[in-house]
Amino acid sequence: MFRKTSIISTLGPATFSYEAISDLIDAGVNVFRMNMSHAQHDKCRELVQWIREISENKNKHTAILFDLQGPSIRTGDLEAPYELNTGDKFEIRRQSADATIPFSTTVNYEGMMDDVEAGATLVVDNGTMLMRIEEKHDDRLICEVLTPGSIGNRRHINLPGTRLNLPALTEKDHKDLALAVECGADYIAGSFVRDAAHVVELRSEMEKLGGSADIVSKIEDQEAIKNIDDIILASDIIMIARGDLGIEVHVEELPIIQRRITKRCHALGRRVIVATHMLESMITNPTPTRAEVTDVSNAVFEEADAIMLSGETATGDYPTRCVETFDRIARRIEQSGSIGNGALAELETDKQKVILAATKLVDSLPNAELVVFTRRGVMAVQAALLRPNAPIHAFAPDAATCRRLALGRGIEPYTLPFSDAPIETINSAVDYLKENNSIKPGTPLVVLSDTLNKDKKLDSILVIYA
Ligand SMILES: Nc1ncnc2c1ncn2[C@@H]1O[C@H](COP(=O)(O)OP(=O)(O)O)[C@@H](O)[C@H]1O
Ligand SMILES: C=C(OP(=O)(O)O)C(=O)O
Repeated sequence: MFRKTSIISTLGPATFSYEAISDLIDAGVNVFRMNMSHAQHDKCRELVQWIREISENKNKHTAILFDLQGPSIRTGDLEAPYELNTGDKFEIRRQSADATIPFSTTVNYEGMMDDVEAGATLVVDNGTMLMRIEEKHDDRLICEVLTPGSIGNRRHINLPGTRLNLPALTEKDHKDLALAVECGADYIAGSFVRDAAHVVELRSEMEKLGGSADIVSKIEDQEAIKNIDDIILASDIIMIARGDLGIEVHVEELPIIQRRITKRCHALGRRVIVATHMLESMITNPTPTRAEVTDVSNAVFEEADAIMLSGETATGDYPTRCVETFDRIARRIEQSGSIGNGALAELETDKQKVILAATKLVDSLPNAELVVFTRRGVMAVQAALLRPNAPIHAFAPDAATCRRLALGRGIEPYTLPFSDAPIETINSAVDYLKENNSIKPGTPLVVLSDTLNKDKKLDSILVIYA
């Protein structure tokens, strides 16, 4: 049986090769993430071409997620990392200003000096360092280092509780969005999404450029949590971006927030990703800590659609082992049962209720599996959101739809041309599954389809035996 939980892997210098990408796909990656805070455009173009080529050769539907930087503050590039000690002075300056002290870096947000006050605490690099602003000038801030650490390129700065006057989509985001559309991104993520309007703007800008990716909203601060239902409804997928979220809220709230958001996603019918620090120690170690294994297990138990690797595969020493570790934990936990959030789904349409009936039927027949025919992917995603125990084999006529199903719990996507005679399509699908050893002969199959009548779509449920 295939793994239900999808695996997302961030690409970075540790995995910028044809072989590394091929190994990651073999180990089980379903979606590759380009973090646009770091990625160069030409590099992205090359990586996308490699991913498409390798996936096609392996007959896999590996998808690509472009993660926009959004309204966040990042330090500039340095020739070499600074090693900072407690009490050192650190300067953060506008691009146009010259350094006035030895430890100095630029910042991507010119308005930062206007938004902050002296005395405020800065959290640098997802919480690895703290600094206090001592002096505020028009073009620079002088900070005192409160906790020692190393600072490299494009480190993230958080100002918990401070609202930045950055737009939802920055100039950089617009350029990166155009690249994402040019590259045929399957998913596009907005960072620091604060309200539904942000999601609507991102989707409409993407559509103006001709894109049709699924929109992922990254939940990273208190304001997003306040507006969570509206954001979920405006999005296709939610990412619980725990790196920033864990700084913007008290860290002990994080597990509660994670559980609440996954439940709301299940209730409102949207997919959900749990991200960041899942196997952080494996950046330098070949095995995970027990706490990390338990954290990954928890996300799988909570029925996340996907779990994500960031630094672990972007800069870590053991990228493939991290994916193998995710794979092993996910498969084991999926066998042992899960939270049962499918029951929370709030269903409104007749179509949703037909899908519910099919998921109940398939789980009531011993060893049965679900086969879904889906043109845009909606039917398969909705079936997955009801979290049946049975695996979902989803057939779609085009590869782009299959890639948008790569991120969905319990879905295995396949391309198949749909014939005018629906029964022929069903027979070809079953033959394909048997030939590929995806199902055993005789397996009961619950077939969910809307292809039964050419002129008029009819939602139907059939039971057949492979
Ligand atoms: N495309 C890239 N080019 C260079 N370095 C990258 C790239 N993507 C990621 N990285 C590196 O991997 C680290 C971890 O990735 P990620 O967690 O996505 O970034 P961050 O925590 O900075 O948002 C980054 O801090 C950066 O140093
Ligand atoms: C996924 C996250 O975003 P980024 O890596 O862009 O900081 C996060 O903050 O958890």
